[in-house]
Amino acid sequence: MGLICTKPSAVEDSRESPPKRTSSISRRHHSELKVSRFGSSKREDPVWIKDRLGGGGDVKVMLVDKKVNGSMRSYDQTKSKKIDKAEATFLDHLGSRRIPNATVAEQTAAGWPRWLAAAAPEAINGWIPRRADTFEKLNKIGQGTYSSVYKARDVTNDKFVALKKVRFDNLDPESVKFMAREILFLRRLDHPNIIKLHGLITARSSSSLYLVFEYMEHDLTGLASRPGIKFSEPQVKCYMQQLLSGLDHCHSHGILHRDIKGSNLLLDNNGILKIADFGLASNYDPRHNVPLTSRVVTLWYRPPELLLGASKYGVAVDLWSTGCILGELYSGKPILPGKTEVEQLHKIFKLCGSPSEDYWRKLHLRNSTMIKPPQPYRRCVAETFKDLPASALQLMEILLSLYPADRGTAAIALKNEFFTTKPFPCDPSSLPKYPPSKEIDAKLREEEARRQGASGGRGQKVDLGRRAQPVAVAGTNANSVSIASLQRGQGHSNPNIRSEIFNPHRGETLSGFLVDPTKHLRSDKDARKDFAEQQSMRASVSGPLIHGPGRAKSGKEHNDSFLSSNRANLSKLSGLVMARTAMSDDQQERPGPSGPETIKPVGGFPGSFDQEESAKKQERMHYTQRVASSHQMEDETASIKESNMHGRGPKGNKIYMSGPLFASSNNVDRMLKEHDRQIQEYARRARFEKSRPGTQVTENPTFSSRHRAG
Ligand SMILES: Nc1ncnc2c1ncn2[C@@H]1O[C@H](COP(=O)(O)OP(=O)(O)OP(=O)(O)O)[C@@H](O)[C@H]1O
Repeated sequence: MGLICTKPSAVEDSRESPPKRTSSISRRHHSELKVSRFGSSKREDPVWIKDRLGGGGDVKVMLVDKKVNGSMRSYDQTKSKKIDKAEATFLDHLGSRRIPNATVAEQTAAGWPRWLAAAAPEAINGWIPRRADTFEKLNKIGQGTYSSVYKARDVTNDKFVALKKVRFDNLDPESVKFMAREILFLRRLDHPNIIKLHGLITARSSSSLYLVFEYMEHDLTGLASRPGIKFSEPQVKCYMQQLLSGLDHCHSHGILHRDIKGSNLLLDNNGILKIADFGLASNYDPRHNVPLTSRVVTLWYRPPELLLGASKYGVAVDLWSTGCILGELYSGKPILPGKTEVEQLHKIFKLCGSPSEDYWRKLHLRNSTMIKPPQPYRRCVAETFKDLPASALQLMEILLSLYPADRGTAAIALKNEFFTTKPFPCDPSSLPKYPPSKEIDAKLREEEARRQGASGGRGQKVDLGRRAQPVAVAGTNANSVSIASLQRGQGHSNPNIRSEIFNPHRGETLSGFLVDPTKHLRSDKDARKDFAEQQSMRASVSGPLIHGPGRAKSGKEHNDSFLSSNRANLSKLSGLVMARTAMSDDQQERPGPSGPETIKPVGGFPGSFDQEESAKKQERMHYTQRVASSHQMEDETASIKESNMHGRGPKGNKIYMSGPLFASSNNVDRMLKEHDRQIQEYARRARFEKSRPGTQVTENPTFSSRHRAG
């Protein structure tokens, strides 16, 4: 399933850069591309032209329709209005539209695979695919639920990029369309605090797709989990300001992110934060409050209204997650790490107080009365975070409001005194430079520590899902671990990394890309050396870390080993990512009888927080049923099937991702089968893990992807 490059080299440099100017085409120099005749035998068929702007480096690709008196139809990204409209149309009518054959022909002529042109032409409108052999694929830097992310070098300009290989089923147009939403959202957004999509790698005969992004050295999860790193107050403000600016841009463009969490907040070495991963994003129009799925946002960052099944929501969901990030940046650990949806709600109500009667009514949460906490909780955000600076606490109180409307907007939050009082947010460029750190590094550290525990200190168990403890990882750097293992050519804890680099015959992942393993090693090592040198040079520049106050721990929290034993863990590490689903749009399109209003709670579900423990047990018992019913709900809305994820949380405790609190009725047989398949898959993985010397069964078995795509 490698990437086969079929386009002539003339296309290579006519990539994605939109021209800065929009002067008349006739004044510019343009040349016809050889690619123009692909898939077309007729002279009058449209042809692609490459338009060089004023002899400069900027290149624009257009389609010339010779049939219409030689007029030009521009596929220029800068004409955003036109494209926005097309994108909006696309998103509004997913699946309900026939793509004109001419469009498919044009796009396949430009080098796109037919499955993509036929299912999601707007996503690739005006772009030409990049060729795989113009990239040198380096190491794996991220593993998402729906993707693998690699560092690579763009050989055309000698820059590092991140290649995100997205998982979907190219034979299923719905799956392709759903995947393409991420591309459309990314193309619509243009802001310094939002990750930039530079292009796409695929080819006409390819069945896979890579998204080409600017390369970011860190994600917030990876960075915060590095032993010894603590953020200063101006630094926290700097990150928060950037996060809110990026969010404000999304929201003002009618896009909800719906998966704000540390591992989706990327940082470069200049301290710039960019919001990434728009795979769960959705269109949002405050004037037409169409129903959306509540099954979004990673559990720990999910607002109460979503946990309670709200289907009409807006920007406030992202603001709640932002409030969680704020607390986490100060306290160095997730502030609401629930293991189940019930526990998550319980934690929220314990911290933010139980909602008034008014709450359920206002949010139209009719069914939720069954899970109202029996005794009222008092809001205790201020007490819990009493060590936080007053302005931080005040912003947190707002962002963690139970009433979505009280959270305000990102624009309002940016004017909060948190940002306007001293110490002010620092300039990103003044932030310390850190060695590359990713969430995946943290996972590697955990694995390495676990291995060391297994081989050396017997009984020194390192729990899965924990961020590495300094004692457990002394002297261990995930990157150095990788390199050492690679140099030995053996025993790397992450089989993907090893095989990506050393197994050029593994066509699936490497085919089409330039490969030079020795170079990879050298360049990684050199990068580290460079970094060390930079660090010693920068020592006086980076300044001391002024540590923000730690979070005060109540006695209760001390008893809560889950909370007290962990360092920063901003992550989806426990498989807590809500499944991606096209349901939002399905619901938007079809709010009919199977919509959220009619979704019924599954029988036997807990009705009281007092029964939390038994609730968990019951939830386990009802797991199969709920998997079934949640799947059914999506089936009913003709959506992409979700992955059901089991995982292990901190301390190795199993996480039950069992679908929403409210689910619809069953289609049990089929779903039981799927469940069986998942169990078998888990057992298979467990056997595999066990068979590897010195390993425990640790990884989260993430069973399926969108549409079980390969
Ligand atoms: N542009 C980038 N530069 C560097 N690293 C990146 C980049 N994009 C993604 N990554 C890394 O890859 C990880 C996974 O990427 P991403 O979140 O986009 O994938 P996903 O499959 O959508 O994940 P999720 O399971 O959160 O939905 C990120 O947490 C990050 O560490």
